Amino acid sequence: MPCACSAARVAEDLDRLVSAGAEDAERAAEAALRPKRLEEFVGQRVVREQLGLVLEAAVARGRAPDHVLLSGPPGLGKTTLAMIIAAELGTTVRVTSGPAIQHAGDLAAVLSSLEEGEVLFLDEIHRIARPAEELLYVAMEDFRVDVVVGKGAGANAIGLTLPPFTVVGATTRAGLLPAPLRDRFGFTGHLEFYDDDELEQVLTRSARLLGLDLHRPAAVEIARRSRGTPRIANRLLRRVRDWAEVRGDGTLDRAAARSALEVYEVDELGLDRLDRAVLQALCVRFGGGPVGLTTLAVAVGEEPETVETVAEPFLVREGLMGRTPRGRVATTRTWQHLRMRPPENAPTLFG
Ligand SMILES: Nc1ncnc2c1ncn2[C@@H]1O[C@H](COP(=O)(O)OP(=O)(O)OP(=O)(O)O)[C@@H](O)[C@H]1O
Repeated sequence: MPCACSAARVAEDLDRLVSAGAEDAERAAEAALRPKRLEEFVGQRVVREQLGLVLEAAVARGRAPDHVLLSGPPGLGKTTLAMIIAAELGTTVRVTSGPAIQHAGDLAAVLSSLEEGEVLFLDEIHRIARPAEELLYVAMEDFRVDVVVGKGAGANAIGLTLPPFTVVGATTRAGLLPAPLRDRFGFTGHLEFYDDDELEQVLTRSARLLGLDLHRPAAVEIARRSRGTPRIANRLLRRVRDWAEVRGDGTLDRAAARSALEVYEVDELGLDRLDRAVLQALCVRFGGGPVGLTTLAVAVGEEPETVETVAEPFLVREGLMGRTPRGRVATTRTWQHLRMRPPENAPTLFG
């Protein structure tokens, strides 16, 4: 049959395919660098120690541990920890995510196929559809799931007993989880941004795995500009390697790192395009605020959730944005960073 698609549509589809391919490649590169055991996991001392105890106790008892909830901004290691939990328990992991579970039946199918002691990793758990959420409460608490057989008036709910298993939930927005769901996790770990020394360790480890001779000053430079995030550190390492191989002589030194980061528009603080767009909008369009999240997100052409979970946590931590009851505001540091003078009536919040 002839294709009725317009050229623009074909181009759009191609774009999507190409970016999906690029995303797959990034994901594969990421997976190759994941620490496999808790002792290889850099930083997060408190969570590592607490989780280590939970797992060790479960192994000693020969029982599945309590369900684990991991929260924190993207790229800090929630998925990595879920894989590590399964490895430390000597079991396998099933991976799914909130957006993939739109109906209770989707979750029932996953739950009823779990084997004894398995880990069920539920990424973006805050996005599970409501009816599935209730099924999850019961499954987590009583290891039971009701499966509906048949349709309409003849439909029957059959209760299935599940073998013990462990849910590892990950969320960038713990505050959105309803209390009954949150309460069913016996252990909750909040992942914090990494400091520069920890990111340097991540980079040194990644360079070793990739067979790269990363000079220490280059590692320091990349670490400093990685937004406290291992995923970004590893990504920047790959971009610096590209630069060194294509534009340089292959040496991964500080000069190569600085040149590459300039090409990729990563500034001295590690802010990326979205961070800068948010700060620009806050100061230029809204005079330093206060401005509501949704208005700010519309101004930068992003979803409010993206601005709130991806850009804001780091900007707030760096004192580049303040969150007040009346909205987001610029700080003295924001104006300094943008090399702008605040208007007379701008709110005075010190970053
Ligand atoms: N503590 C760590 N030590 C070493 N590498 C780490 C650490 N945490 C994360 N990484 C690296 O960062 C990458 C991203 O981590 P991961 O996918 O676990 O983040 P995430 O929190 O699940 O992100 P998202 O919320 O976007 O799914 C991984 O490939 C891993 O190699």
